[in-house]
Amino acid sequence: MDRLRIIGGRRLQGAVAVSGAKNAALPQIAAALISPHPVELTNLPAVSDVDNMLGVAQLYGARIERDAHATTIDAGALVPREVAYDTVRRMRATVLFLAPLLARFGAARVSLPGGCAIGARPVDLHLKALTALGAEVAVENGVIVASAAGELPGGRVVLGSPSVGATQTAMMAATAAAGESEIVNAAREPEVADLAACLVAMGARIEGAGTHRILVQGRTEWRPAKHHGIPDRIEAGTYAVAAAITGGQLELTNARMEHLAAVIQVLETMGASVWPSNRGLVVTGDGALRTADITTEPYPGFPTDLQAQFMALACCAPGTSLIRETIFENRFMHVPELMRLGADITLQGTTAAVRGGTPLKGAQVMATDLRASVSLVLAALAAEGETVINRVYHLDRGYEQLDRKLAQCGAEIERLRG
Ligand SMILES: CC(=O)N[C@H]1[C@@H](OP(=O)(O)OP(=O)(O)OC[C@H]2O[C@@H](n3ccc(=O)[nH]c3=O)[C@H](O)[C@@H]2O)O[C@H](CO)[C@@H](O)[C@@H]1O
Ligand SMILES: C=C(OP(=O)(O)O)C(=O)O
Repeated sequence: MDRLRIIGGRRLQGAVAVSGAKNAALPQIAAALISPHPVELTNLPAVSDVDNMLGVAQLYGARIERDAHATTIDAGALVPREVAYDTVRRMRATVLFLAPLLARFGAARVSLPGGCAIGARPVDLHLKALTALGAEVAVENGVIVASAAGELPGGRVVLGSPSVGATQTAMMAATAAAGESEIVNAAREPEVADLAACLVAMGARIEGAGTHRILVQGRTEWRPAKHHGIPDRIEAGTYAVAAAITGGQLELTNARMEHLAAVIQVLETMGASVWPSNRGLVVTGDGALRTADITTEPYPGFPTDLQAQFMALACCAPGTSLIRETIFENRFMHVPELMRLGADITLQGTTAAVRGGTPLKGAQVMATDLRASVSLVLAALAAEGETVINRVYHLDRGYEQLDRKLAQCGAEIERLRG
């Protein structure tokens, strides 16, 4: 298993190219299976989650062609099979194949995705959404079984909470329904709007994606499509913390300010400066960090996927920062590992009190999930001496060439193979 060795204390300086968003790419790969025509996706990040999602699409019979620039998914000859649990359990996003398969075949069987380190992550809202659109849904021996007698009629989906994945499931299923559908209390994340843009390019009629209320006209006439995915706002936010925590300056090319408003507000509260550039945005840290109180919320609030990274930053800000996690019940796996580096953190329920300002010191630490792992990388960049991070495969799920991008800006970082 690969490890990362980091010598902390280097000021980062330079430009980082932000890759395409993993969380936009995964639903779009699933969505390509709705249509019998080819879908060309560009700006897919080169990360293992994307490889695995494409692998599952292939198991369903999709033909995939990839070059350095584009990935074309041709689901013309899709087969209605069930993919083995062992293949789908590792990735939560595989549940997003359910709606496209149901739309395509009128029936689908998809294994429940596994729980993971950050919480139980049930899929009840996905199933309720499909039921509201007229599907019969049951869970049998760990497999979701969905079917429709003929066409799905469509209908009104009222989400109890604005789940990103359930909004995407509802939107995809509704494109193939007979009538008009409405999704109320929809998630407003940019990745939902980007999935809608991809589906619209494929022929769908969707209005309101990115707002609380989405309208979808059914009976889509699918056509060949091309779609360029949005940049990864979580990767951008991660490198913004890298600049702030090392007192450096990074230009984040491709990053979009409008996707990062809540994040930029916290960065500025903590003492970093952020301004737009021709190619994206620039983040500068002057070394004098301040505390912040952060609460994770659905978009446009502060994203849970940046909570761990900002906790690393708070460890370096003298005083007490309070960090409250409201999206996932168990997303504090990074806390004990940050404490190995000398961080002073107390956890009480869903709130972490971080008393920052005592210099961090390098140590051996363990990556536990994607964002927890990257928070350790950020803390290691600021720590005195050497940190070795074990189980780096978690990072490879969602960060394209993290070690190379950081090294190019002056980080002393090395991947130890094996
Ligand atoms: C591939 C992808 O895009 N992943 C992102 C997506 O995950 P994902 O789409 O899984 O996240 P959701 O928005 O669905 O989950 C939010 C909350 O709702 C709960 N829930 C969700 C569905 C459901 O049927 N029942 C239920 O109770 C979850 O357990 C969680 O507590 O949005 C999350 C919240 O921004 C991000 O952290 C993930 O990185
Ligand atoms: C939790 C994440 O991803 P997933 O939903 O794919 O597990 C993430 O990207 O931080």
